Amino acid sequence: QHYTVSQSFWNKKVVTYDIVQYPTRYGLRVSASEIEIAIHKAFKIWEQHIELEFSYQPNSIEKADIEISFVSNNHGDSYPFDGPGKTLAHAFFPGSGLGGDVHFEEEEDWSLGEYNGVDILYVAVHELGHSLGLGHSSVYGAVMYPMYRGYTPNLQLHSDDISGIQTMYGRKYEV
Ligand SMILES: CC(C)C[C@H](CS(C)(=N)=N)C(=O)N[C@H]1Cc2cn(c3ccccc23)CCCCCCNC1=O
Ligand SMILES: [Zn+2]
Ligand SMILES: [Zn+2]
Repeated sequence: QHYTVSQSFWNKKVVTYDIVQYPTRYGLRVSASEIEIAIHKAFKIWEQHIELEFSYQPNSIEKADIEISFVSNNHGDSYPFDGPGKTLAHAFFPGSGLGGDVHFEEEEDWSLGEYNGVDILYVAVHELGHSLGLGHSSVYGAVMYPMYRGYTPNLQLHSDDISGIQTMYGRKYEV
């Protein structure tokens, strides 16, 4: 076992999410709909292993549990971004307010399903691991490994990621 688990996790059956700020940077290689596809897929990749449900609540009146935004530099939390490369995104462990939220650095060369650029699906799956309460894993093949490993065709969770998430949310039993 090489995964790490934070003290907090979602203590509810359904966790809501919304994309509250899309990138506005000029020359982006991914469209808003590709970003949505990647985000929905990232939730599905985690959802299939646990008894926790995710519900997409676009533009809902009340704040979603997990609010996803593309931001740059100083953006209102104590973790300003560092420009292209280096840190690609960050996310907050489960909780109210900022808890669970995911911030992607707008300045990255976001791509989807390509070897060049930064694959948004890979990064989204890693960040959602944090939003669900997982820390980093020392297993190189794990999604929760601290380094971005590049676009991975047919991206799947490593057994270490699955063990970690199931200690918090229980295993999903297909009927
Ligand atoms: C796992 C990610 C999806 C999310 C994590 C951030 S987090 C908070 N969510 N764990 C991340 O961005 N890790 C850096 C770590 C990192 C690698 N280097 C760095 C150089 C400077 C600063 C950071 C890094 C070496 C150069 C490569 C830089 C590009 C890739 N960056 C990374 O892999
Ligand atoms: Zn932030
Ligand atoms: Zn991380």
